[in-house]
Amino acid sequence: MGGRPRRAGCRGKMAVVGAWTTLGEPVPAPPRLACRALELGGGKKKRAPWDLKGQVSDLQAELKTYKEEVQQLRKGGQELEEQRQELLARNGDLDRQLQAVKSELHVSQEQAQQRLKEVKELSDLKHQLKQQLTDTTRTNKELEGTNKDLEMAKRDLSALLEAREGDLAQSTQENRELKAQVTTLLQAATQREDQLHQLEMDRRRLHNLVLELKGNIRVFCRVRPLLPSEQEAGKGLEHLHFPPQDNGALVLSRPEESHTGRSCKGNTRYDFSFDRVFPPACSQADVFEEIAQLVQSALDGYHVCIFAYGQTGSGKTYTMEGPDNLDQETLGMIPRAVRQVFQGAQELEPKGWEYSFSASFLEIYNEGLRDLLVGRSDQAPDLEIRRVSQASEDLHVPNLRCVPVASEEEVLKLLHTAKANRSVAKTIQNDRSSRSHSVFQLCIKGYNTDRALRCASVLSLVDLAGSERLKPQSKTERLRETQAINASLSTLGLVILALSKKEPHVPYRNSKLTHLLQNSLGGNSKMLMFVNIAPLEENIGESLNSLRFASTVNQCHIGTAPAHKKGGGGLPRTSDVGGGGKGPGPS
Ligand SMILES: Nc1ncnc2c1ncn2[C@@H]1O[C@H](COP(=O)(O)OP(=O)(O)OP(=O)(O)O)[C@@H](O)[C@H]1O
Repeated sequence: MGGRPRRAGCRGKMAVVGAWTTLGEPVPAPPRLACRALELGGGKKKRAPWDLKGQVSDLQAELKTYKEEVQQLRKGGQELEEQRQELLARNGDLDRQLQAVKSELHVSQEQAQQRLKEVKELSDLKHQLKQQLTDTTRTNKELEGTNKDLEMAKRDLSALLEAREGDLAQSTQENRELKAQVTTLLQAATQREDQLHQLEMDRRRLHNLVLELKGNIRVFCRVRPLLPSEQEAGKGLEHLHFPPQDNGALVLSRPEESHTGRSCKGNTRYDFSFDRVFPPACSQADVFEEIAQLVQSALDGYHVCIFAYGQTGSGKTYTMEGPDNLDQETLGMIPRAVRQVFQGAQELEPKGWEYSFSASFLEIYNEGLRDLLVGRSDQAPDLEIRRVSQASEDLHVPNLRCVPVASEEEVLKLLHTAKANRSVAKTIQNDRSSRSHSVFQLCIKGYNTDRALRCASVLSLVDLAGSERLKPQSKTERLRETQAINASLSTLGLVILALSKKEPHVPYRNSKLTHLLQNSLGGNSKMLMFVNIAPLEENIGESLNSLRFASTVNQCHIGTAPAHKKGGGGLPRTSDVGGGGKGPGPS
């Protein structure tokens, strides 16, 4: 009863015990006794039902076997427990090992991560370096190319340098030769300059000599043409004759009436001779041609005075300034002279001369001086003529506007201003301009610093007041004006006469005009008088009057007078040339 299932259970347990652990280690073998007991029980003969004693003895034997078996099993269980404990301990070890391995693995993983990161970085770096290497290689290649080019260029340059060095050596040699030539040329140039300077000084001297031979005072007669209005009125020029063979002769013929005035006794002939006579057809250019030499003298350092003398309406202003509607053809003597002065100064520049100029323009009316370069002011006091200093004979007009000028245009502007100021006066005071002298003065200063020379002169261009005689019916104001004009004109004549006779006393101070021009008259100064003649027969009386005055002047000969000393001022270490100082030529 119940024996078989127990055996089966024993076999089942043994099967379990005989299995391998998960770790693969062998499990100890189960106890063998129990199985033997079973075999015994199975091998015995079945007892008769009555053999109770035998049956009990079998059962006891079987129990004993079972007990032994249990004993054995217990022992085996213990061993198994021990094994289990052992295995658990081993398992713990293994767990720990596993943990350790795991943590090692984790560390390794982290390290691996780190390594991977580093590998990545290194890979990037490698990539960059590779790129750099590529770039560098490319640059290198380029540089190599450039290097080759440079090498070639260097070779070329070396060749060029060699060639240049050769050239340089040759140039240096040539340079030395050229330097020697330059030195020779410079010496020659200096000699030439000296010669040129000498020639210039000779030219000045000879020019002056020529003018002196012509006479330091000369008279030109100019007869103006008939004005359109006069032509319309049928006026003629029959009483005027210009002998073709003599360009300095003028003949006037006047019908002489009998003392009763009823019959004509015939023509009276008046012969005049001047340095030049300009018939009506002569142009401004023709006239200027004759005075150009005088203007050159002014640049050479000689005072030059050019006067226009004649009755009102005879063409004085036209001759000196030109008509109101001025053009290149009709430019008068003043603008032409100014142009020549500036051109002449420029031409003298290469010869070492530098010039400076200043201009003034005044009018003398009723023996009073008025500046034509400033607007009219009735309150303005008349200008006075004064000595520059006690020690000097030189005169000047304090407060007179003396404008530094550097070009022809600047002077023309001044002439324009003067003209405008004169016309204002003309309107305020009926035709005052005809009854006043206008004096344009250009002060010329020349310096030749290389040769320590200087020259200074004044070019005076004077439009004199109308020279007509006093009419018996003249009113007080006109009477005063005419007296003042006549007095100054006759003083001019007397001064010229006194100078020609070399009289010790020259009455400069008898009129404002001669007083003002004192420095520019006499000595080496050059004087030219235009006697302007109106062509009408009705003017013959005034014309004769003017021509006689001019003839007297023309007969005067003013030679080289002892030079009047120039006053102080100027350049201290320079010498004067020209008429303002010790005569022509360098001192
Ligand atoms: N050579 C000439 N050719 C053409 N016209 C002339 C000439 N000379 C003078 N005239 C003219 O004659 C007129 C009078 O001349 P201008 O005014 O020059 O005389 P003036 O002697 O200066 O007179 P005033 O004493 O009144 O100033 C003007 O109309 C002028 O243009």
